[in-house]
Amino acid sequence: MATLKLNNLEKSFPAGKNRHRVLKGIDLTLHENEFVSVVGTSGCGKSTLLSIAAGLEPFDSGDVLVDDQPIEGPGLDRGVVFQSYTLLPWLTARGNIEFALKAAGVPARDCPAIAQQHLELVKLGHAGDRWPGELSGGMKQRVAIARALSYRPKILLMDEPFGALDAMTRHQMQQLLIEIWEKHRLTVMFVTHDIEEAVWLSDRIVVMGQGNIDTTFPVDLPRPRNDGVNRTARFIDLQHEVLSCIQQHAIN
Ligand SMILES: Nc1ncnc2c1ncn2[C@@H]1O[C@H](COP(=O)(O)OP(=O)(O)OP(=O)(O)O)[C@@H](O)[C@H]1O
Repeated sequence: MATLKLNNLEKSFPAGKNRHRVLKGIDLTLHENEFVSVVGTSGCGKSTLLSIAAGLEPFDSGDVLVDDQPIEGPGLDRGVVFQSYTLLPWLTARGNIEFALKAAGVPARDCPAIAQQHLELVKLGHAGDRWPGELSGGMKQRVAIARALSYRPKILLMDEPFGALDAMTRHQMQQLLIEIWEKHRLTVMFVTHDIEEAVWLSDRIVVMGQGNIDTTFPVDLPRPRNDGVNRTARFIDLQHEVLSCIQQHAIN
């Protein structure tokens, strides 16, 4: 288990002769085994924040700390899953996972067994020899999750991972993610546009304004969250509270 701390994080991009300040002193701590969703209007800086936490994007000032140690680029302590399927098309499902494991320095002889174990974790133990082109969107995303988890990161960073999936597949993927999160005691940062998904999955929901954190909503719903929980008054109230907070920024 690990904590992820973002302290006074500043990020700007060049914009003509000036700079566009995209993150304005973000302070956010994800505690061990906490599931935190980040929501907000389009362009508010969610993906930039996640990419910085992943070590994929440089930042201007502030700190990004995993277990109080500053990060130096991408690391094996953090797994990343994006919306678009990032599988290498010339490798099978198993080959994609083995590729990541080898890149992480895992001895080649250990890779097939670890890959198979993680394919089974995402319920694709039977599909390891299939090529990405032969997999459905949900299956591709399950391989991407298996790959991100294969080198045993303590933190999982997910940027709209289910955004391209149909409603039924999306729901199945949410269930699977929660199962994995509970089993592996991961700390999760989850960027989404889907407020119901955020309430369903999270311990906390962080609503971003333009480059800042507006409000944090603790999700005080009991776990495990069964199918009926999304019809409870508290679930529906939370959805409305988060939505109206986001909408303030869409209007202003
Ligand atoms: N490489 C870049 N160069 C310049 N500007 C960028 C770059 N990446 C992002 N931006 C700008 O930074 C701002 C935040 O972008 P970001 O993708 O983080 O927002 P977001 O909240 O994830 O949006 P969405 O919900 O639409 O994915 C936007 O104004 C965007 O145009």
